[in-house]
Amino acid sequence: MNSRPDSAHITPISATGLHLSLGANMVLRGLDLAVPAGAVVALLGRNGAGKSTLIRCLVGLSVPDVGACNLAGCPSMVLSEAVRQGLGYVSQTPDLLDWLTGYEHLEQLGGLYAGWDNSHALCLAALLQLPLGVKAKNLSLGDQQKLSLVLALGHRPELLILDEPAASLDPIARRAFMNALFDDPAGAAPRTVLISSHLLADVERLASHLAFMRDGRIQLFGERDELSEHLRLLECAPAQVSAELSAQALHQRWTDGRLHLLLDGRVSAQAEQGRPLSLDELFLELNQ
Ligand SMILES: Nc1ncnc2c1ncn2[C@@H]1O[C@H](COP(=O)(O)OP(=O)(O)OP(=O)(O)O)[C@@H](O)[C@H]1O
Repeated sequence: MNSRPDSAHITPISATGLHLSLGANMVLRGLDLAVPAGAVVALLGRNGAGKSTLIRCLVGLSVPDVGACNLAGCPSMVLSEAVRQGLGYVSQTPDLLDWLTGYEHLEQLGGLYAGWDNSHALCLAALLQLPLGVKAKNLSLGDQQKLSLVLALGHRPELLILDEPAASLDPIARRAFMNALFDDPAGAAPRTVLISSHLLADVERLASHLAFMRDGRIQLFGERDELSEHLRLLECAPAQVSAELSAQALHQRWTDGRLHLLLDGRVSAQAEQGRPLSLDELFLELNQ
């Protein structure tokens, strides 16, 4: 059975009705997400919104209390070997073997993938200026993150799930990483990507879709260009706000005696009286 994520009719990444409590925290609260094939989705949200928890559920490292998640149509808790072979995953904290050098990581972990392309991995490492001869425990945090990225990309995965992969990279390494991710000279860049990040400028360059997460749910999901075209911020004095307008808002908040309404021009005619928002402003509006 071909359960690789390139099967055209299968949603590569999906979560339905996910609930998960960790200790006393209800971290996921009925989360739904469907990532279309070929999308590069930026998963955005404040600290503690539940992004890593969602990602851990998607790759099968955490079990939701309720709900289902699938990669390439395969339940995350029992990923088939075919799906594993087509998946690249980088966790928030580099997960390396302290006593092995970079070269030894490529040899031992790369060997787990039938499609491992060692010369591709070496090219990526060179691009990122990663010192492969050094033991993982002696690498800086940024270099550990680079090694994790090389390990996640060396088999040219069709599905890539990255949890804040560039948080510890310097600006030059971040740029190199973005190039490595999307300008594969062999034309085999990953087809579908989910990447959690707080680096909004990077996200603006790379994402085709945005998924805003808050309080354990996806608050807003859509194509980046469409969101930018249709979303408007309308600032009103209290007397100007009707119940109907308020009901049309995707999000609203009071600030300095004025109501900020986030409107979608496809739903609300009054959106045209508002103004477009930058990604930073949209993040701020949705999270305050
Ligand atoms: N093992 C645990 N036990 C109890 N609570 C936990 C546990 N792991 C995570 N949490 C809580 O779950 C919530 C979501 O954490 P998560 O790491 O998923 O958020 P995040 O959106 O990835 O945050 P960040 O942007 O800071 O990485 C937080 O409130 C966190 O304290």
